[in-house]
Amino acid sequence: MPELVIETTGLRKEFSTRRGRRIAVDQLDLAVPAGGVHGFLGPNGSGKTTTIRMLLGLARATAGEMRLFGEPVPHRLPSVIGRIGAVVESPKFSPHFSGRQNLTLLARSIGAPTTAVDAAVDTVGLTGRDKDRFKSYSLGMKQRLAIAATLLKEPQLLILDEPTNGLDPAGIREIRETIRGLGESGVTVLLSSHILAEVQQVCTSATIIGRGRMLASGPVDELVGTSTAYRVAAPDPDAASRVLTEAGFTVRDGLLVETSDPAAVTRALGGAGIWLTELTPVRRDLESVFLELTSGTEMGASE
Ligand SMILES: Nc1ncnc2c1ncn2[C@@H]1O[C@H](COP(=O)(O)OP(=O)(O)OP(=O)(O)O)[C@@H](O)[C@H]1O
Repeated sequence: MPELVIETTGLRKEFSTRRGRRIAVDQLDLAVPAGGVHGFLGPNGSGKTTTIRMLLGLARATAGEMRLFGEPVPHRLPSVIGRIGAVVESPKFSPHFSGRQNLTLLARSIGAPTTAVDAAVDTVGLTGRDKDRFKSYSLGMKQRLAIAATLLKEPQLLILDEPTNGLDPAGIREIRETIRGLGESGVTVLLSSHILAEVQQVCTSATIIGRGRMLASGPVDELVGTSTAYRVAAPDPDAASRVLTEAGFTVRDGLLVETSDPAAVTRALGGAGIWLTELTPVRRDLESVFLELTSGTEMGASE
């Protein structure tokens, strides 16, 4: 398998609207490595769905190149589509049939063995509820059934567009566990979401976009970087804050000290006879990385 499962170069999509031209995707270079969960992150309207639709041949690119498993798409899409599962819109299931019956019908229609149904039900954690009617399912269970449906053909790449949309915290956690398990089993998952902090918990690598453009990409650990701030506790916080400020540190509210050198904090406080009771590294999350990258500008599509 090529190193990159998804690759786009200079990808662009313009829509003609009554108000003129809308650029939904702008010079996007996306590189998704094989294996693990890759977050495709950006606020509402930043171009995630449009990009996914172009990759899957559901929308035509205005310019740029796309490759899936090294094959140029849409030209060679038929040769790779069998290796791809995608949940882009809510699939249609029969409400009166059970989840299992729905999956069995689907399996038959694509020539997958019934053992694939057992495996898919198990992977998404629907065992025990698979014989209940679809209409009795919670939104989270319906979403997991949608993922199970894509697993029937044992895809090597799974594309999930905002799979936790509209779910409650318990539903979000269940989907997250399902996705994590899939990533660990060797499937490459492209997970689009606008909830950055939530996605951070499950992704190994990520691409952050805004206004259809790539803002940052790479392993999540590298994106969030090492700790650049430490939370300090001391018996007299005001005195500690004064000493640290005088020593040249930037001190934010709640005794949050911006530094990558915790020993220097200890030295400065100890030198002034202040003995700290806590020194905790504060890791940035993807959300703060995103806010830094965009400085709060509107990141929907540009017109
Ligand atoms: N068919 C269309 N015609 C005109 N504009 C469109 C069309 N589809 C999408 N857009 C616009 O393109 C931009 C990107 O939309 P897209 O749905 O790709 O963003 P997104 O990042 O997936 O957002 P969300 O998280 O809300 O789904 C938006 O401004 C949207 O209004």
